Amino acid sequence: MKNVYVAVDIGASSGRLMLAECDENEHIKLKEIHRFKNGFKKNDGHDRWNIDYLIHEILTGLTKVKATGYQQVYLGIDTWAVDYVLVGEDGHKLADPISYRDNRTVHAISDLTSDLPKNYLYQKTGIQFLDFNTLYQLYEENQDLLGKTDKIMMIPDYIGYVLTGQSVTEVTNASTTQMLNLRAGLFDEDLLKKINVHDSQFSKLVEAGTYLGTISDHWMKSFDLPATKVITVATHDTASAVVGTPGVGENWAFLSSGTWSLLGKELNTPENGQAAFENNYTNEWGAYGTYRFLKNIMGLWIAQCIKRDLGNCYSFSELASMAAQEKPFQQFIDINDPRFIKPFNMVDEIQMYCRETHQTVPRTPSEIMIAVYSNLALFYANEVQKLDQILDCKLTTLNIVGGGSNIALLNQMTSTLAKVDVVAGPNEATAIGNVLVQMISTGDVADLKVGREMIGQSFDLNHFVPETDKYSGILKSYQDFLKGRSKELA
Ligand SMILES: Nc1ncnc2c1ncn2[C@@H]1O[C@H](COP(=O)(O)OP(=O)(O)OP(=O)(O)O)[C@@H](O)[C@H]1O
Ligand SMILES: C[C@H](O)[C@H](O)[C@@H](O)C(=O)CO
Ligand SMILES: [Mg+2]
Repeated sequence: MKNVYVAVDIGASSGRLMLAECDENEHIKLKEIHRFKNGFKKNDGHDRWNIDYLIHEILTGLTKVKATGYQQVYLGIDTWAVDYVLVGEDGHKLADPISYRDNRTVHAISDLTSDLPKNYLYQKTGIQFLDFNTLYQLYEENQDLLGKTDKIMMIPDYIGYVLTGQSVTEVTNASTTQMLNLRAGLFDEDLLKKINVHDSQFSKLVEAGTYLGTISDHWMKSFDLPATKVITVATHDTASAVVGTPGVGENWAFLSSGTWSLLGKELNTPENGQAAFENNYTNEWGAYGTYRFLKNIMGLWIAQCIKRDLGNCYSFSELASMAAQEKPFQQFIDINDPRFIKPFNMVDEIQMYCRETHQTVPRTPSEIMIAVYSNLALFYANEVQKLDQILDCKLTTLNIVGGGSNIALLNQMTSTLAKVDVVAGPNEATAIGNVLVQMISTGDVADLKVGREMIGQSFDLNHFVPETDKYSGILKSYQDFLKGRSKELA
C-alpha cells in the first residue's frame, strides 16, 4: 500500500494541512485538507500566538484526513522561525509564546552587543542581525519564567512534543536563534551564558528527516485520527520552502515570497565573510547539510496590513489586478525600513514616508499597491545584484515560490529589473518541501535532487523573462535613493 503524507505548514498569516501521495508516474499529488488563519494578539502585556488553537486546528485537520478514508499517514510540521515556548518541569507550557513582532526586543541588539562585537557574533553564527532573533528574545525574557523553564522549544518542536510526547530541537529552525556555533554545530556556550540559559534547557539537536514518534494515545482517544507517524522535517518553514523549490536554472537563487520575502541561494558551505556581514546576509541551516544564504525582506506582510487597513474589502488577487492598472515606480520606498515592521496603520505609514521624502503620495488602493509591488521588485533586484557580488557569481534564474509567486505583475517586474529569468511556483512549496523530506526519510524518494525533478514535473511553473530596455536606469536611481536614506538616518 502506498504511503500517504501530511504536511502541517503554519506561516505567520495562515496554516494548512496538505495531503500528498505519489502517483504511478512518480508525480506528487497535493490536496489541501484544512486551512486556518494564524496571527498574534495582545495578551498579558505582549503580542502572543495562540498555540493551543493551532494544535486544535491540526487535530481538526487530521480528523478530516481520517474522514476522507486514510487509516495511516506520515506527518511533518513546519512553522515560522525564531519564536519558542517555555516548558516547565511538569511538561506543560509556562505561557503562550510571544510573537517576534512584539516590541520587547527593540533595543536588544544594541544592549547585548555593547560588550560583544557584532562581527565577532557574526563570525560565530553567520546569522543576520534581526532584533527578534531568539537570542535577543531570551535576553529580554522574563527571568523568573526562564528560571522555571525545563525546556525551551521552538514552535514546531513544541507542537511535535505536544502531539507525540517526544522533544527534539531541529537544526534548520535552531539556526534562526543566532545561538548555534557554525564551526561546532552546537549551541554556543558563551552565548548561552550571556542570556542565562543552560544547554540542558534545549532538547537534543536533530537533522531534518529524523523520525519523532507516533501521536500519543491521549489524542487518539480524544479525536478520530488516522494512525500517524511524525517525522521531524525541515521545521523552519523557509527551510521547507527551499527544499520544495524546483531549482530551475543553471545558476538559480530562491525567493520564498509570503509574509516575509526570503531571497537567497542554497550553499554547501556557509558564507560569513565581511561582505556578507556588511550586507546582513544570513546562513540559516538547511536540510541535508546545506546552508540557506539569504536575507529577510519585509515582504507581503505589507500587503497583508494594507488589506486589513482597507477593511478587508478586497482579496489579494483583486488588489494585484488593481495595481496592474497603475503606473509603477512613482515613488521610492525602503521597504526594509523598521517602521514597516508593525505600524499602527500601514497605509498611513506608507503615505507619511512618501510625504517625509518629498515624493508623490499614493492615495487610492491601486496607487498604494503598485507602490508596494514596485518597491518590492526594486528591492529584490538590488539584492540579486548583491548576491552576485558577495558570492562572486552570475545568477541566471530566480525561483519564486510561496503565495507571492501568484503575482504575475511582481514576477515580471522582478525579472526585468534584476535581468534574470523568473520561474514562479509552486505556491505551496513549503508544504511540498515538508512532504519531500518525509518521502526521502521513508525511502519513497531517493534524494533531494530526484525530489526537485519530481516537483518540476508535478506542478505548473510560470516563466518570465526580462523585458529588455524597459525601466532602464530605474534600479540605479533606487540604489542612489537607498544610499541617500541610509546617510540621512545614520
Ligand atoms: N492570487 C494572489 N494575488 C496576490 N497576492 C497573493 C495571491 N495569493 C497569495 N498572495 C500573497 O501571498 C501571501 C501569502 O503567502 P503564503 O501563503 O506563502 O504565506 P503564509 O504561508 O500564509 O505565511 P508565511 O509567509 O508566514 O509562511 C498573501 O499575504 C498575499 O499577499
Ligand atoms: C521571523 C523569521 O525571520 C520568519 O519566520 C521567516 O524566517 C519566515 O520563516 C517567514 O515565513
Ligand atoms: Mg508559508
